[in-house]
Amino acid sequence: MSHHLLEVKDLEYTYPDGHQALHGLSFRITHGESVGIVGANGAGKSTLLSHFTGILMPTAGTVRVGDLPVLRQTLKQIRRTVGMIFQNPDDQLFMPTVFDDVAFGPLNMGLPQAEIRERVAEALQTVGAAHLKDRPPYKLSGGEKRAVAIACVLAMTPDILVMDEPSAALDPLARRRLIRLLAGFQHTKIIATHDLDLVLDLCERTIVLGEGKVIADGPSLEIFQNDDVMKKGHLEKPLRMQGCPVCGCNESARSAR
Ligand SMILES: Nc1ncnc2c1ncn2[C@@H]1O[C@H](COP(=O)(O)OP(=O)(O)OP(=O)(O)O)[C@@H](O)[C@H]1O
Repeated sequence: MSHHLLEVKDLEYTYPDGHQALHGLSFRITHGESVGIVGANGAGKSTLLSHFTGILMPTAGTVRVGDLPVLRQTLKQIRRTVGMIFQNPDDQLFMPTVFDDVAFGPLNMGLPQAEIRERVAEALQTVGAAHLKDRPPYKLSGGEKRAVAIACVLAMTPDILVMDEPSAALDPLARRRLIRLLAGFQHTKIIATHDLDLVLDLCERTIVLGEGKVIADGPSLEIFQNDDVMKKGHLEKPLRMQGCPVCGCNESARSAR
């Protein structure tokens, strides 16, 4: 299962305008782990995630997926293993119909037509979007677009699922549905988000970023209970760990455990 491993070593990244966004990050995510990447605006979450599929290449340090370093020469293999769901679904949807968008990846993998149709149907079914298959993606609602963007990645059957702000712009019901869907994905999940309640639901481990560095890395509940780390990361506890505004009791925090 080595292809499910992701290792980041001394990673530094400086944007072309000279802004250094990542300052020597190191961690290792192993098979089947579910990891939340959290931190204030500008902490470096999206920059970090962009290195997992080689959208950005390190200025220094390395990123490895299993036995493969992320390099231009290995991108094809890396992108079969790591599926990335972008912050904005519009970055992922560009074909005339939902079917074509979800079929795009499997088609590029050179799969036979029958298998492509099967994968598309299954992925759309999984995200509850089978009824959208003939619709043009640009006419869908934000939540529908997000579901289709997830289906595009699932159709590639990745071993590692990487998501940037998956719950942004979702109504409460769609957010709940997304959490249920992601909970059912058995492989490795890496989720960058400001939604710490979602992290509590899905991720046993959390990495806190601050100014392009790892501030903390450990069990999610321990991190969220650590006032020093939360303050340093400019974070607020998940809603259900905050005391009741009426009587101050912390019943929901206990049920989070
Ligand atoms: N294209 C770019 N050129 C120069 N600097 C950039 C670029 N994109 C991001 N940055 C800077 O890099 C730093 C990290 O940005 P990044 O988008 O990774 O943060 P983030 O944690 O994902 O933030 P958010 O929570 O707001 O999405 C920020 O200081 C940001 O201003």
